[in-house]
Amino acid sequence: MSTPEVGDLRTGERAETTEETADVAVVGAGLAGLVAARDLDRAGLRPVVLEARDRVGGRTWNRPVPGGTVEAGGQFIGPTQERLAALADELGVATFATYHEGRTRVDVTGGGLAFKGARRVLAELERMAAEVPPDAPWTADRAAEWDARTFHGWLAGAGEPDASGVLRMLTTAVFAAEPAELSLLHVLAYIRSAGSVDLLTEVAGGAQERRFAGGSHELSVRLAARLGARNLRLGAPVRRVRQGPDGVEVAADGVTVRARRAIVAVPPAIGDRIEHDPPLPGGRAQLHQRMPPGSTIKVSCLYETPFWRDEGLNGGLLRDRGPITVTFDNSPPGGDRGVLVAFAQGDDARRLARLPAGARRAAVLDVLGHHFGERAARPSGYLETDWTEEPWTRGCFGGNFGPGGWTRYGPLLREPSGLVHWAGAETSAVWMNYMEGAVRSGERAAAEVAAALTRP
Ligand SMILES: Cc1cc2nc3c(=O)[nH]c(=O)nc-3n(C[C@H](O)[C@H](O)[C@H](O)COP(=O)(O)OP(=O)(O)OC[C@H]3O[C@@H](n4cnc5c(N)ncnc54)[C@H](O)[C@@H]3O)c2cc1C
Repeated sequence: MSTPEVGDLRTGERAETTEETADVAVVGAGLAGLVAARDLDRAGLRPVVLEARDRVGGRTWNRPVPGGTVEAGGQFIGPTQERLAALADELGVATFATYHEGRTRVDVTGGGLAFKGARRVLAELERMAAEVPPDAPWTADRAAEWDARTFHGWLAGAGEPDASGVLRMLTTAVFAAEPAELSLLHVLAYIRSAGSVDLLTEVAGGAQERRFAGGSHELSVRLAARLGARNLRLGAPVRRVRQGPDGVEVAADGVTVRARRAIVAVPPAIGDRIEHDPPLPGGRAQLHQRMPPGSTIKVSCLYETPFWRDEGLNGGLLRDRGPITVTFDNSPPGGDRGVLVAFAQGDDARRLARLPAGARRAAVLDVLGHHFGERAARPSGYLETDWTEEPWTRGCFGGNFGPGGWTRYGPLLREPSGLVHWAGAETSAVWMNYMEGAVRSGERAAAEVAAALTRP
């Protein structure tokens, strides 16, 4: 399948601004925006997608390394992620099982007892999460009480002090944020949105179960190829959305699109980099300031072979202190070379980011060498992606609500602002902040717009 060439599509560096008309201007060519565009096209409406970067895919990203690519962003798919699986089927992108045979390295204070304590706390969280309606967490009977507390505060009273290291590790692995940054209601809504704690945290039977052949980025590349160069502009950051009586005017660098509606499919925290005329309602504008993403540095280390497999290890590491707390075997299917992927998350990522590059690399490789042997400390390739440094993302995995966020701003997440509709993984009631959520949000926003524009 041919991919649109960046050179064909870039508009930002052109001296003159071109003008376009479309039925719908879509801002952002991540999975949400591209799926919205696919569905609009199917409904007989012409979309034009405006993307700030020189590439599609947003938080999914194949980065080149000698001899291939590695996945720098979202990559796993798991059970119940049905819309994402359907998209992969439709586009002919196969999946394969994450390598998970053998032992996971575990290094946590308190060992098995700490995990046992954590399991009791997680079971209690699941019981509470069952009371949270996934599409309206703010309507839970105890929403006000749960949204007034940090997850950290609740954990401190959960009666399992020895499990605090394990619980912090799991929290940063799922949210890329510290327990003190999250509202208790946010954690419960997240569990409900995914279905269970196991679905969020496990490899087999959970969100890390499978990977995409060629990387998840391939989904966006194929969606973009189908959409065609005429309907997609790269290097076109949207600066202003103006609403008038007859439609919207969406101004990006190098191109202005006049359309009947707009779908904005960018992470909420960078949503306020787009000027709106007339200004957005106060609540919506404040929502953009109240949904910060967490911090992650994702490191790929390349080896000639996945040598840890010969020692009965599956490449997984769970560790209750930084800089690296979680690793996976991220080798290509067949294992013709070895890749370990290591995550620094939350405050560990923030501390790591402040080190000079050499010290950062040494700190990461020290952990890998300690747990997977000397060879692991000498990779043939090494690639870091710090998502907080990405100007068109500024953190990951997705936006989180701190105390008060869900009850004050949750009802506004999917509410259109005049002719502007909102998509993106953060707006999904199901698998919020995951690729599944992004796909669902694109489908939902396109359906809203198609219903509005095709009404007799
Ligand atoms: C390191 C990492 C690991 C992850 N792991 C997983 C995983 O294993 N499984 C999973 O399901 N999910 C995972 N996720 C989350 C998943 O990648 C995201 O939820 C999903 O890709 C978000 O898609 P989206 O379309 O909503 O947003 P994005 O992908 O962020 O797309 C938004 C797009 O809008 C563009 N944009 C922003 N501002 C503007 C502007 N002003 N004008 C024009 N364009 C603009 C951006 O460049 C971007 O392309 C991970 C994410 C990261 C970063």
